[in-house]
Amino acid sequence: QESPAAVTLYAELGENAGISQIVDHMLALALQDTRIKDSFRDSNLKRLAALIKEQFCVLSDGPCRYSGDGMKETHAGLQITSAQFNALAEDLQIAMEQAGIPSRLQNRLIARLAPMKRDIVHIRP
Ligand code: HEM
Repeated sequence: QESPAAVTLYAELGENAGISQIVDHMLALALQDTRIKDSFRDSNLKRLAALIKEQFCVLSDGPCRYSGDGMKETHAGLQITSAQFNALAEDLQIAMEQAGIPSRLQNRLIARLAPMKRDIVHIRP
């Protein structure tokens, strides 16, 4: 029996508590990750964590509203490379793995983030 519409990715990730744990762990890994940690030097980490949680909730069809700024404007001055984008995705995957999220679900969240790459990665002029 299948009911694909019944269960949201949000529910499968463990709702707010699950997403909150994953995002906190992802950011903790990012802040230790020599490939990307310098990018967060001047960031308000509490605000960043709260906004990424909102965004992951929306992306996974949860009952939330994203209240932050757009991805293009936010990341415009940060000169983020494709390799750095992939590094954060890798940290997210590790966080989900350690939270016991099955790879099928990990891939579903990553797939929903992938289209944002074009707004986040800095294209050299
Ligand atoms: C799919 C990948 C990503 C998502 C979903 C994402 C999401 C977000 C969100 C929601 C914000 C807050 C926006 C606001 O302040 O209103 C933000 C800010 C920020 N992001 Fe990303 N981001 C991604 C990739 C990256 C990468 C790869 C880096 C650096 C390596 C990065 C560095 C930052 C920094 C430094 C800020 C904070 C700016 C500040 O507080 O001044 N992000 N991001």
